[in-house]
Amino acid sequence: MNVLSVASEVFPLIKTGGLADVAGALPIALDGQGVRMRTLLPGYPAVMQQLTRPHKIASLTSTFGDEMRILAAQQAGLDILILDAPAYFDRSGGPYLDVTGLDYPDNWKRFAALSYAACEIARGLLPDWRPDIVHAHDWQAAMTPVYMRYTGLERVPNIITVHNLAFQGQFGPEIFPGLGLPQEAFGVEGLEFYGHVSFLKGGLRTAWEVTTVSPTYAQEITTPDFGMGLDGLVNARAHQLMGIVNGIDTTVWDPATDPHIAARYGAASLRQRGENRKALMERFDLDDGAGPLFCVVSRLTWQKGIDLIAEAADWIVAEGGRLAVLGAGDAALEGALLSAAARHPGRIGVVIGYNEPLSHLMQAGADAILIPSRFEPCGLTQLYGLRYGCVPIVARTGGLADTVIDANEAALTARVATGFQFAPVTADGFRQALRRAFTAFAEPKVWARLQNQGMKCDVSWERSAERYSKFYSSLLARV
Ligand SMILES: Nc1ncnc2c1ncn2[C@@H]1O[C@H](COP(=O)(O)OP(=O)(O)O[C@H]2O[C@H](CO)[C@@H](O)[C@H](O)[C@H]2O)[C@@H](O)[C@H]1O
Repeated sequence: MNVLSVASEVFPLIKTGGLADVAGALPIALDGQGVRMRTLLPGYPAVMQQLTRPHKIASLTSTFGDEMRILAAQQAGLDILILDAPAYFDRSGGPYLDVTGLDYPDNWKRFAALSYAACEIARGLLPDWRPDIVHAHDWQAAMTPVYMRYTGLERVPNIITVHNLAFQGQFGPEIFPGLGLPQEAFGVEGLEFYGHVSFLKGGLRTAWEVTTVSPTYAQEITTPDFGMGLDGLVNARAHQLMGIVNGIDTTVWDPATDPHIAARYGAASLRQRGENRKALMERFDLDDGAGPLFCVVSRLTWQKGIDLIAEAADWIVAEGGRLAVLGAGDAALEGALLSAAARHPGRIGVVIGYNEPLSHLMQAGADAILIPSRFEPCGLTQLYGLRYGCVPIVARTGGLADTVIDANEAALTARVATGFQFAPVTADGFRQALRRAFTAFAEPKVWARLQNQGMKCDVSWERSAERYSKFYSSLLARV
């Protein structure tokens, strides 16, 4: 079965967040399931520079009249299709933001062009390959099913996966004529959303099926609290909405072979973590001490509950804990964390920025990872934590609720606990979970059991890839 995956970022070529991890790992996991997945992504300069022997296999003109080429390459085990369109992607900033951190004003054009190219590939643009199914990810690829619906390709099965309903790709109605779609596409059955053009809404409305990245988030987004204004539409499609929890690439994230950490280890050699802990403390200028070392690896945003971490910082230090934070994002949250570090030299360290190798050392060296997200479609850092013996302390929401087993009395007795959950997501709730973690940490046997139990969890893609594969087959059976 041939599947075209369409994504705006794919690890290891380009990554700003969890979407890249998923788009990079799923094709490899599906390979053993009889699915040949090719991945279409934009030719950003960072991507173009990494390509070895790309070759042009097709060309097309965007709906805005710009020339584009499709290049093919084999990269990091992935079968990559690049949309080489310098007018949209050859720029010096990131995938979505310019060098000053602002959205590119023509993001709508850039990602409409990506989706349009995907649709044309589904129509047969490539000389010797045509997908049986098209799988689009997030708002940046969400126009793919819209183009397919309104250009006569509605019989080709397509899926949209929502990795985060908060990012919707909304633009003013004035952009509509440039999209090259019939007027009817700007209606309630298509892109129109409160008078604006919403790429994600269009995708949710027109895709054959909608999936998201955990069963709990699939249920949550049917409610106004989590639906981000789209809960009505999500509800209308609830019978077609499925939550499949993400896995992780267990070869990239393997403490036994990880090249980015100071000492490699496994469940039977947890003591080796000490070396990583030491290296991490040095990296963050922290003094050694008996209490737990907590870490945070995250976009620094309201979604991730980073304000709760800043609020808990003084208390964590007072209780004898340490905190190492790696992240970038909201300037006010960065400032709050930096001032907590300034108040507590040697106890709190903050690195502002994006650093993939350091994120591995944090999972390998910290005792616990803090993830107090207000909503979390799946979350990957708790899965890395489980695999690395870095105990996750998480809000009970979305995929966090689905993947961490809370260390309540019953779960501890049954020896199934893997971390700490809390709800509601408030400063008090968070502090109670931290308090329980401090207590457990003070009993090395209890803590080691939590680590071991976490390391035993199957966080690989295997089961979920099988679910996607079966899901694809069920779509083909309907053609
Ligand atoms: N400063 C930094 N330096 C290095 N690495 C950093 C970093 N900040 C973050 N990362 C890495 O980026 C990834 C973030 O993963 P998350 O699951 O938190 O996804 P995110 O919220 O971006 O995406 C959305 O999509 C994913 C995928 O479906 C969902 O899991 C998630 O819930 C949803 O919000 C992880 O690999 C993490 O290690």
